Amino acid sequence: MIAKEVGNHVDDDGYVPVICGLSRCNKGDIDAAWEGVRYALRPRIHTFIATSEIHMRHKLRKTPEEVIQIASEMIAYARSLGCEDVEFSPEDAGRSDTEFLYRILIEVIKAGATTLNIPDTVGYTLPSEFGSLIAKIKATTPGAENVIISTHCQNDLGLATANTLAGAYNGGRQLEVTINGIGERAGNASLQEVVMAIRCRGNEFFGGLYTGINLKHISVASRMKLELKGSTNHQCYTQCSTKKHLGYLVSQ
Ligand SMILES: CC(=O)SCCNC(=O)CCNC(=O)[C@H](O)C(C)(C)COP(=O)(O)OP(=O)(O)OC[C@H]1O[C@@H](n2cnc3c(N)ncnc32)[C@H](O)[C@@H]1OP(=O)(O)O
Repeated sequence: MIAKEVGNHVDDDGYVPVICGLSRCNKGDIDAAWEGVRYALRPRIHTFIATSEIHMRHKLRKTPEEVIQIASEMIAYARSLGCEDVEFSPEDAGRSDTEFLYRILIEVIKAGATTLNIPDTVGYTLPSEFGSLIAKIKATTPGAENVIISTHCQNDLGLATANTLAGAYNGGRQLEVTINGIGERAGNASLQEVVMAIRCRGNEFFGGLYTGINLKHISVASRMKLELKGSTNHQCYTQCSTKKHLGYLVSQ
């Protein structure tokens, strides 16, 4: 319904929203995601698999070579369904070995990925570190000049907005954020903080970067989210609910 209704809406200025389905790197998830988004004018499949040593060993129980193979094959599979817009996330990139990260990113670009999303899945990196990672991926990954580099930052250390802005400063051109910073554990980067930082300092520090977000809608969206979901507790280490803590363990 979202794909058919929202995904077929053309704004007065011609803008059409991308409708995206998230899936693990397996055929069943990708098929389900495609079925969900295929009726949109601009459908996208976003597929992810973990690349940090701790996740590959203990969660996936797969070798790095197997992970590269699975990611490449599943991106090619998503493209083979007719989806021309495929996003790939190396989950837990913030704690991944950078040489391995570059290798898998090269392979997924070859397989047909069009957006490379770099998640700091457990909110571990510092802004200088995350910014430098984005800059290096952009500068040294063959094929990166033809794809969009994206950021996805969690707020466990209270740095999600700072890391997202560091990513934008270093060439990230898709910034994954959430209204009011809602998200697992301490949340994700906050849409309003990131949008306003770019709005206020974009000319000085981001080479004229802008977002295209209509600022009038931010308060309405924020209030709507509060009404539907209630307030969000962003104090990860001191006030996590059991559910959030469980989520933290799953991600770890
Ligand atoms: C931007 C981002 O980073 S978004 C990503 C956020 N991360 C998530 O949402 C993680 C979601 N995934 C999970 O939590 C777990 O995989 C679950 C809960 C869905 C499934 O857990 P379980 O049922 O315990 O399955 P388990 O973890 O044992 O994995 C089952 C199989 O799927 C594989 N698998 C797990 N994750 C992935 C993945 N992302 N891609 C491909 N295969 C995967 C495992 O390696 C395992 O393979 P095997 O059958 O060959 O051994």
